[in-house]
Amino acid sequence: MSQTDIDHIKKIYIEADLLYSESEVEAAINKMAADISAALAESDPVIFTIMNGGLVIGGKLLTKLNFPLEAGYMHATRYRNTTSGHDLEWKVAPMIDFSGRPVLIVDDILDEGHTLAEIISFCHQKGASSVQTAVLVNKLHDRKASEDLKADFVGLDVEDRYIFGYGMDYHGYWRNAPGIFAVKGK
Ligand SMILES: O=P(O)(O)OC[C@H]1O[C@H](OP(=O)(O)OP(=O)(O)O)[C@H](O)[C@@H]1O
Ligand SMILES: Nc1nc2[nH]cnc2c(=O)[nH]1
Repeated sequence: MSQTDIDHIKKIYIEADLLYSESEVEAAINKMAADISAALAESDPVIFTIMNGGLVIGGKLLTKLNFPLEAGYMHATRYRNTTSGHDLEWKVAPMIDFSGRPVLIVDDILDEGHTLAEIISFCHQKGASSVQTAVLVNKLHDRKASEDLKADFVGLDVEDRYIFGYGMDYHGYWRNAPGIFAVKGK
């Protein structure tokens, strides 16, 4: 990246609005972990993180789930480091056989939900006994892929703006931002 581009990336962070501080996000993750544990501790689930955005929430959740489970990942992308969605592109299919077992999908954000809807349907097709979903943030608007599309476990609701931090990127950057931020003017 050129210096001008890096300067733009730095400016995005400096000018962004902080929606949730690190401590607020961590409290929400603790609550998600408690709810997931109460629901899944006895069911020998397979937990798949959706890369890349799920990287932070997947890792943060896993060590708080103190029961037997297998963990893996799938990589699918719809935004491809841009700020608008396209068709879902599969990059890496899951490597753990989950047929006959409960599956929990973990992702950073439920926006329009095309990504989660496609992954849920893929897991059912491959024989999961049940499919549940956990997202760090749910974006509030009326453009969901279907009216009844909701995640089973949600950390925080966010307004209808372009969000980054805690795994969520702005043009590939700031997945490492320690809080949940909205891009100025977007
Ligand atoms: O609800 P939707 O409108 O389908 O959008 C949500 C998806 O978008 C992001 O992934 P992205 O395609 O940007 O890839 P990434 O995980 O590599 O950032 C995010 O991680 C979700 O998977
Ligand atoms: N980083 C990021 N990824 C998304 N994917 C779908 N919506 C968003 C968003 O608001 N931010």
